[in-house]
Amino acid sequence: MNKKIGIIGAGNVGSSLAFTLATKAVCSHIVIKDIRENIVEAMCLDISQASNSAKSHTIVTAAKEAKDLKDCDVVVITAGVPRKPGMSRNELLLINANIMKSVIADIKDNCPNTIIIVVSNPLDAMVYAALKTSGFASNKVIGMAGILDSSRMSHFIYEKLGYGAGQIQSSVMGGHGDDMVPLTNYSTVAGVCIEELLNKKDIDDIVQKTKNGGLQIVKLLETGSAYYAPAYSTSRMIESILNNEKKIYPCAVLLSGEYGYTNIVAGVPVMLGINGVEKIIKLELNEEQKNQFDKSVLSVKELTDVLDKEFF
Ligand SMILES: NC(=O)C1=CN([C@@H]2O[C@H](COP(=O)(O)OP(=O)(O)OC[C@H]3O[C@@H](n4cnc5c(N)ncnc54)[C@H](O)[C@@H]3O)[C@@H](O)[C@H]2O)C=CC1
Ligand SMILES: O=C([O-])CC(=O)C(=O)O
Repeated sequence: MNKKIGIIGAGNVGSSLAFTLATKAVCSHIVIKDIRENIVEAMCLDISQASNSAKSHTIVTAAKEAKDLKDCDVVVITAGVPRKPGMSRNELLLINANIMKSVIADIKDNCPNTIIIVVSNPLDAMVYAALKTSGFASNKVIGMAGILDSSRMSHFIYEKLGYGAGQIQSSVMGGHGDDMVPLTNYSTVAGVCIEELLNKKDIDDIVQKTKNGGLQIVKLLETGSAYYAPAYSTSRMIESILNNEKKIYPCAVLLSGEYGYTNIVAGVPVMLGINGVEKIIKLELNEEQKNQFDKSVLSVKELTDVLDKEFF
């Protein structure tokens, strides 16, 4: 497909994403930008060679300067610091907001019509920072987290059941933090709700494991955070956008009245097509889920209030 993807930040997530997109031949050109120029050069060679091995037409090049981002259809921002054991994602707020500011300036100058996918943490606040500093329309700035959190939930459902791999559909809403809202009544195995297959204790355990999914990997890795599932989840968002698939995924977007909130970024199910976010889907939440969603939104708002006061 004759499309160009920019990836800013060639660390663990950025490189895994470039590898996935190139070997799946999702686009014709991937351009990668990072402040670590030698790393980017090595990565471009390595992934280009993998692309040839996969008989993919995707070419992968290093952005020597910001203008190499020109004509990108989608730019993914993974630039930023990951947390280490003992840290919460929120502690990355100001350091990553500063990185976001410089990256957005490059995007605005060189591909002002692109769609931005934000991956850097704390995710919802970084989407807000990208929106405010770019001035882009809200359909064009989208955060990746809900697909990842849902994939984690599916994995933990499989662990409990011991069957159904590949047939599990999970749904997680809210901010990408400790207060995220796994929706057990919207989670199914081959169409059967997990509430019919598992007892309450097992379901509560799945919910807790999902919320801690990122932390579990941070503790084991010791040097950074997860990257294969984050990269793969991002690739699915890109495919839906480039191919105009109109698939529905939970993504972090700016709300304008949906779910009762305005000027707040939170994870909700959205339809992704050639225009980015083409529709926000309204799910019926029960009282408890509404309360949990409100709490999660409040946690995001605490961070964006800091950005509003100290950053913009
Ligand atoms: N939304 C989500 O679900 C997830 C978010 N993350 C977040 O994504 C970010 C990246 O994670 P990793 O790739 O594991 O980190 P990493 O440390 O491996 O890579 C980050 C890269 O950003 C680069 N960078 C820093 N400042 C830059 C700038 N101004 N311009 C271009 N590149 C710059 C660094 O040189 C480094 O190569 C972190 O903030 C992490 O917390 C990670 C996993 C999941
Ligand atoms: O846990 C982290 O810091 C990285 C992340 O957001 C995730 O893997 O969910």
